[in-house]
Amino acid sequence: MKQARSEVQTAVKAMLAIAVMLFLVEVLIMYALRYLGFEFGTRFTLLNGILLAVICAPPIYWLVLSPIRNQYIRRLRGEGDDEDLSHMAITDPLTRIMNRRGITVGLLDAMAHAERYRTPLTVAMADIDLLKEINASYGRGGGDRVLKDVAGVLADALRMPDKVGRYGGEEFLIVLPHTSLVQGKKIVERIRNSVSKWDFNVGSKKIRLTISIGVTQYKDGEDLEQLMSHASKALQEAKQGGRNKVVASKSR
Ligand SMILES: Nc1nc2c(ncn2[C@@H]2O[C@H](COP(=O)(O)OP(=O)(O)OP(=O)(O)O)[C@@H](O)[C@H]2O)c(=O)[nH]1
Repeated sequence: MKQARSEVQTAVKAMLAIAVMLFLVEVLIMYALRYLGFEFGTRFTLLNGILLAVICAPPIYWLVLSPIRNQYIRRLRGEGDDEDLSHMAITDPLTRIMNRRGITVGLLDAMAHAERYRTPLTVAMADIDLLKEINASYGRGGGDRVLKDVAGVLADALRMPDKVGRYGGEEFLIVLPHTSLVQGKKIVERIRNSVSKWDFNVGSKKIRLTISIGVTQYKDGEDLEQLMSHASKALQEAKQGGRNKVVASKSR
């Protein structure tokens, strides 16, 4: 209660200060205009000025000052910093999706869940085809733009609780909980197909590109390294098979 009252007092004081400042600015403008030869009644103008200052002060306070003040208070209290930092620690700065650390934690969670509740889990490794050539043709900036947009297409194509993260330079890891290999293959095939039909902007040009995907299903008792190695092998097969392909790891 006491805190709410002091908040109201602060707001009223700030609004009064804004109103006074606005009024002073208006008076200055009025004298400047008069100096330039414009003529108007002083009393009428002063009344208008007060009215305008009183009307404008509350929105200026609520829209501009109050958010800045709240943010300042949050920073002072150290609130939000931890959240921001932990978010930054698991986010890839280029693509804004999870980085390797973030998606690995997500995958470990999904593995634990699958093992505990005996639900299927499918994992896919997607890799942009011939990114080196895109870099060579359009510069590293062009390659970066493509990476960012591919990440966007992948993220848009997935639904909760699926996850995607940038696992390496041009590699993306896709985690599909509650999904069998047969279902997972269909999902990643749909993703591969939509990437291949997407027009990617590079500078003023639009280009087409493809991705290759290796997909595998988690088996109880498997560790992260084993699971990732199956996904990587399947991806290598997709590359060797001519790229723009989905290859599922052989039944194990
Ligand atoms: N622009 C950009 N390029 C990257 C980034 N990370 C990795 N690369 C590039 O990705 C390319 C990967 O080259 P390769 O492994 O030969 O693969 P590729 O050219 O995509 O060919 P395949 O994977 O065999 O289809 C290299 O040229 C890297 O420099 C990045 O963050 N930005």
